[in-house]
This record gives sequence, C-alpha cells and structure tokens, in this order.
Amino acid sequence: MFDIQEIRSQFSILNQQVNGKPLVYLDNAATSQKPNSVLEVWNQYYTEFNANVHRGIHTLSQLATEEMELSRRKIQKFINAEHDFEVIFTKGTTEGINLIAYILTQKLKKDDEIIISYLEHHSNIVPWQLLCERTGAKLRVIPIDENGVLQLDYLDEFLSEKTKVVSVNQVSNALGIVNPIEEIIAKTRANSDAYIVIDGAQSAPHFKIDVQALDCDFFVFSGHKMYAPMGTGILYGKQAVLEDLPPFHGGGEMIAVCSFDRTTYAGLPFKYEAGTPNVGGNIALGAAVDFINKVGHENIQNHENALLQYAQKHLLEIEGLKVYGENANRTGVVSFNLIGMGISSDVGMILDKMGVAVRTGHHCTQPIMDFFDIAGTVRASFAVYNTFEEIDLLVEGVKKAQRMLS
Ligand SMILES: Cc1ncc(COP(=O)(O)O)c(CNc2co[nH]c2=O)c1O
Repeated sequence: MFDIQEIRSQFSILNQQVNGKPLVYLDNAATSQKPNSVLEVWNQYYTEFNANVHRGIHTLSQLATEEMELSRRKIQKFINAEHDFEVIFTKGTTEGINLIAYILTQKLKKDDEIIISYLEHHSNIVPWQLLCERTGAKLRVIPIDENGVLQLDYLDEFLSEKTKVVSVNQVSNALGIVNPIEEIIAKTRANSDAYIVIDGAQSAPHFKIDVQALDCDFFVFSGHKMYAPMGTGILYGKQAVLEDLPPFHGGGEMIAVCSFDRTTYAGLPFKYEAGTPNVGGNIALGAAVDFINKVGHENIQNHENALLQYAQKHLLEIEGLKVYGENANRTGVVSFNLIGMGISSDVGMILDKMGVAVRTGHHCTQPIMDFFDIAGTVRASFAVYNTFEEIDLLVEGVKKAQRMLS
C-alpha cells in the first residue's frame, strides 16, 4: 500500500513555508531530502557510539565498525553485488569516477580509446579527459538525436581493440533520459575488452540495481540523491577487476604492512578506503537503503512515473513551452524552457518566490546545452514524496512566469 501522506510525514523539512508559500521541493536530481529514520541513525551514531573504525579495541569503536560493515552488506544486497568487499564507500559519484579513471592510468597507452556519451554529467567527462592527458588516449563521444536519444550506431562504429573504457550514465540528470545500458554493455563485451563503467547517480534513487545482471565492471552512485546524507556514495567494482588494479589514495586503513623499504596493501574494500571514513554518513546510507526497500522500488517507480507523465502533460498545455526529450524513455526529470521568454533562471526565480524549488542552468551538462543551442533549462526532478498537487503548483507557477516574462 502506497500512502503518500505517511511517506511525507517522514520528511519534516517538507512542512515549511518558503517566501510565505508551502515548500514544493522539485530539485531531487541535485539532492533529495532525508527521512527522519536516516537522520535518527545519523544522530544516534554521534550521540551514542561515535568512534573511529576497524582498529579500535574499545567497545564504541567495535560498535561503530559493526554498524558500518552492516551498512556495507545492506548496500551489497541493494545492488546485488556478489561480495560486500566489492562495495567501496566514497563521498559521491564524482569521487567514484575519478578513482576509477586514476587507477586505470597504467592500463592505457597512447591512441587507446575511451567512449562516453553526449548525455554525460561533467563528472563523467572531465576525469576521462584527464586520463587522456595522462596517457595519450583519445575520447570518443556517442552523439544524441534531436530527442536526446543516444545514437548507438556510433557505438558499433567506435568499438574496437583500441577501446579500453566505456563509461555512460544509466539516466541523464539533465533530461531524465533512460539509456539502454544493457545493450551498450552487450555490444561492448562482444566487440572489445574494455572496462565498463556505469554512472548510476540518477538511477540508483529510482531503479532496482543489479550489478551482476548488468555485468558492468564498475557502478557508481551518490548517497545524497537517494535519501542519505551529503558526502556519501558507493563505488561497486568487480572483485577480479579491483584486485588487479593499484590503490587510489595512500594512507591509513589501506596498508597491510608499511615500511620505508616497501609497503603492501590491504585487501578489498580497504585498499580503496584510505583514511578515516565518513562513518556516520555511511551508516546512515544503510538506513536510506532500508527506507527505499520499505517503500518498495515498484511503488517508487510507479509513483514517480505517474508524476512525470502528469507534469509533462500539463506543462505541454502551456503554449510556447518546450520539453527536451519529450518523446524519449525518461524517469525522474522534466526539463523545459519557455521559448523566447527570458532565460531559465528567470523562470526559476519566479517559481522560487512561489515556494517552488527547481534547478535552472546547464546542470553540469554543457555539451547537451550546446547541442540544443541553449544556455540552460528549467529542470523539475521528482522523488517519492512529491505529489500531484505540487505539480499543479509548478504548472501554475510556470504560467505566472510566462505572464510576467511576456
Ligand atoms: C548523472 C550524474 N553523474 C554524476 C553526478 C555527480 O554527483 P556528485 O558527485 O554527488 O555531485 C551527478 C550530480 N548531478 C547533479 C548535482 O546537482 N544537480 C545535478 O543534476 C549526476 O547527476
């Protein structure tokens, strides 16, 4: 049973007014709000068993270690990883992708190729550009069509023995487009020995993830977009792949034996978890997984897809409004502009005065904006706690913005 009011009651932050109006929070692709259960776990850690982990002999340290490793096992099951040690705690998707690009340096050489797509977030573009600078490898970009859909014929053309990395997102943060990653992975496996990286920042909050079924080498996502605190994220890596690659950061936790003559490294996951981790955040990420599992992926997807369809239907009734990727398979996001009426931030500021929080601008996807020859879009993005009444307020606000900007 999906009870939207019961769900909303778990998010105290939603019960406030902004500029004298009820808050309508529609910027979930940037970060989601956190349920009381997640905040309570966070608070409990810091008030009852705050301690550093893994090497302490005292009770609080052992309790903190047990709770963080329990969270790791919850996340293992959440993404259906074969082993909990394939789950690496990071501070988010950006760190995860940079970690992968860094540890692959020694695997690439001049004229090798890295394939990404036009739909990528800057966090899945720049780390690969830096890797190309370090190694002399070349970047190849899968283009999109006028509806924002990847043109996979180019992937067929690009794939070769030179292809060493294929890194794409499962869902575009700017447009909400769901990419056919199963097809991309199958083509890549059949035509290259490339490492396959999936950016799941915008899919993990919405979809059931199964990394074994996907057969990707890496899967990265951010906790703060799926009801967990800021500064949390996960990098999944296949055991055989991670054990073959060098560490990322050096320091405490990640060594087996350290001497001035030679240092050996800890096994997984600790080889990739140098330094003191975000213990409270990592434990709270496990509580966020519990929240998602309790609501249920099917309920989440059904509700968010209904919101998306409702929003698109009523936004498109506004004359002069364009939705980007209108006819594509999308989730969680509607990205639009009032054509010929100011810039996206003008609309965003008017909506804010009405209590409606959306994201405007390029969304760290400037290549997509360049493709559509626009500076940015107005992006409304949904979470499980949003309502149809909130969509009505969004549409009313866009109509008001249109009147004001005419
Ligand atoms: C697809 C995608 N990849 C990577 C990132 C980076 O994640 P981070 O390391 O947690 O910042 C984001 C963040 N996307 C957005 C952040 O703010 N608005 C957004 O659309 C994203 O949407």
